[in-house]
Amino acid sequence: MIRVNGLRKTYGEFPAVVGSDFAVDRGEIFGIVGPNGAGKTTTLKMLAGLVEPSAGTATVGTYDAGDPEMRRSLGFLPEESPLYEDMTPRSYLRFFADLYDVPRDVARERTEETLDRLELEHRERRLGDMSKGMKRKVAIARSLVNDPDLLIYDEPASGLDPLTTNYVLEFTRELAERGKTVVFSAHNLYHVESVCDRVVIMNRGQIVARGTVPEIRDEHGSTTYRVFTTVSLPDSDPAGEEYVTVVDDMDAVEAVREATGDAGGRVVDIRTEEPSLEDLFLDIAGRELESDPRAEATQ
Ligand SMILES: Nc1ncnc2c1ncn2[C@@H]1O[C@H](COP(=O)(O)OP(=O)(O)OP(=O)(O)O)[C@@H](O)[C@H]1O
Repeated sequence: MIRVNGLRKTYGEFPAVVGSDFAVDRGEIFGIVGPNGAGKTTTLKMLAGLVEPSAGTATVGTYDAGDPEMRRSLGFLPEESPLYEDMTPRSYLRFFADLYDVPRDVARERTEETLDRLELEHRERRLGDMSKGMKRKVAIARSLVNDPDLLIYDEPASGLDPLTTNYVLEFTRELAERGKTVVFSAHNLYHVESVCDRVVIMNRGQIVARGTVPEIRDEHGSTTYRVFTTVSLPDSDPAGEEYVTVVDDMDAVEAVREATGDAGGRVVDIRTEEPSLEDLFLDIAGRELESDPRAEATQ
C-alpha cells in the first residue's frame, strides 16, 4: 500500500528526516514511534502529501504521495486539530463531507455511524464547549467522512485520558479489521505495542529499529531470568521470604540452580522477563546518542 524510499526532509540546513525506507501493507496498523523531534510528524506529512520531500519517494497505492487523487482516498488526523468552535459535530462533519462531494444522505449515515461507534454524545453541542476527548473523536470522525482506504494519524491518543485513549486505540484496530490501512505515530510505546502490527522506531530523523515488537526484541533486547531461591546466594537480593538472582541466559540459570542445591536450598520459581518496547527504545536511543546522524549538519 505504501512504499517509502530514501525519504528525506531538510528544513534549511536542518535534516528533520534523514532518509527513510519502509513499506506498509494493506490492512496493516503501522506505528512510527520516537521522542520529540524524531521526525514522526514530518514523515507522516510527507506521506499525506502535505510536506514535499527534499529527496526520495513515497508512493501510496499507485500514486505518488501528494497526488490529488491519492488525497481523496486518505484520511489525515493532525496532532493538533483545531475545529470550528461555533459548529456542532454534525454541522462540522457535514461541512467536510461537502468538501469531499460526499452525497448528503451517504454523509449523514456515515457520520452518524462513526459517531455511534466512537460513542460521541452531545452531537448538537458547540465544538467550543466540548472536552478534549470529544473534540478528538470529532476530528477522527472527520478523517473518515470520505471513507478513505488509508488513515494517517499523528498522535491519535495524545493528551487523552486512559479511557478515551483505549477507545481510540480499539477504534483504530476496528478500522484495520474493516480493511483500512492505518499509519500512526506515538510517543507512548505501550500504545504502539498493544495495537500495531509492525513499527519503526525513529530517533533524530533516522529509523533505528523496525519490525514487529517481538522481532525488535529479538534483535535489540535480551530476555532476563529471575530465579527465586530459598537461600541467599552471592548475587541474590532479598525478595520477601525468598531471594532473587537476575541472570541473562539459561547457562547462568543452571549455575544458580546448582549453587542453590550446594547451599542446601531449592529453586522456587524462575520467571522470564521480556524487555518492553519502552526498554528497547531507551536502549536503542541511548546507543544512537553516541552517533547522532544529524550532529554534523547542526554543528
Ligand atoms: N517547518 C519546520 N521548520 C523547521 N524545522 C522544523 C519544521 N517542522 C519540523 N521541524 C524540525 O524537524 C524536527 C522533526 O520534527 P517533527 O515534528 O517531525 O518531529 P516529531 O517526531 O513529530 O516530534 P513531536 O513528537 O514533538 O511531534 C524537529 O527538530 C523540528 O523542530
